Amino acid sequence: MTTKIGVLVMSYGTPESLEDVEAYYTHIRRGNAPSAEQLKELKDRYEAIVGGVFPLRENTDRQVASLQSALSGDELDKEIEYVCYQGLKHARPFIEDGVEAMAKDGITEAVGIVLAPHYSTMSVGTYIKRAKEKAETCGVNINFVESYHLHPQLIEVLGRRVSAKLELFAEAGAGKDDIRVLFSAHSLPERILSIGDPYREQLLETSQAVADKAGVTSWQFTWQSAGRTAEPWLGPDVLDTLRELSKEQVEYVLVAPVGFVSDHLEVLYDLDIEAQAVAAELDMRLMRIESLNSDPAYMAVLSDVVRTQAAQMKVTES
Ligand SMILES: CC1=C(CCC(=O)O)c2cc3nc(cc4[nH]c(cc5[nH]c(cc1n2)c(C)c5CCC(=O)O)c(CCC(=O)O)c4C)C(CCC(=O)O)=C3C
Ligand SMILES: [Fe+2]
Repeated sequence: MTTKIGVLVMSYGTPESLEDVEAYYTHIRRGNAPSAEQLKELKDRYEAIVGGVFPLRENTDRQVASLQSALSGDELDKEIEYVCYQGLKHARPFIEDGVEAMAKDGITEAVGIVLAPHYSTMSVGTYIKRAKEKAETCGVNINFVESYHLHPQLIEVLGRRVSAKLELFAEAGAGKDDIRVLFSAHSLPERILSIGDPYREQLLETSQAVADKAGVTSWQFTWQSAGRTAEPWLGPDVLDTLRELSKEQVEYVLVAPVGFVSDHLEVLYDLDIEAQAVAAELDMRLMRIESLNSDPAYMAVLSDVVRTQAAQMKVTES
């Protein structure tokens, strides 16, 4: 007898095409269309990183397919059949579409997980809220993985990626003390701190653990990709951090964007184009660690936390 468990794999979502950027941006802005100027600015950034398929779409598709394989591969787990569904925050298939597809397939028990390791009420919290609300109306019992920011295999794979780039710097002649490692993540409005949100703390915990794993002593945490709104966002921003480090005569900088798991705008544009340009201006060498994308080590992290979550549910055999 096998029990079917749905796995709602949630991610931010990206436009399907350049024409789709306006609708996507409007969705992010909760239905308020961007100004012509804002739209052009975002389109220009996408144009700089897109060669055909939008990278995040390709990466999310691959991650969901790879997680499906990872969850199907285990002979020991034959009494549970996991079926993955994609649910995106700001693009099709939306979170609600994923839940509906599960229900249509007759699934009544599900686990939800976000392709972002750190919990914030403003990020993962809103994915969960939407999935839960839809699941209630569809008769699907769904439980969520809220965060996995200290999973040993996650720390291990990120540590390896940091070490790999540090070796490249060493080959280029950098001494260990000449290199600064910058851990980074998407900024959020400062007000999250006053409501006891765990986001910042979890990011610092990941950073410390990865630094320890890679034997890095000279590191700091910095934010990136802050929204362009009137309210204050968490800082310092990575571009300001680079300028500060330049004043300290730091020549080699390795950015580890541990808040992200895929190549997308914040990595391919905000770091690889924008931050690289600032580093060049300051005559600094900037590298970043490679994104996890569908690395089997990351898939092992996801399948482990999904299985653990499923085991905690009272599953009724079908
Ligand atoms: C915490 C967080 C994550 C990480 C966790 C997670 O992954 O969930 C994340 C990821 C992403 N953010 C992305 C894209 C965008 N985010 C924007 C705007 C915003 N992000 C916010 C938060 C986050 N965002 C917030 C509070 C806003 C302000 C508007 C609002 O209050 O909601 C805007 C508008 C323009 C701009 O401000 O730049 C864009 C285009 C993409 C896709 C990139 C691609 O398509 O390649 C990804 C993976
Ligand atoms: Fe965002």
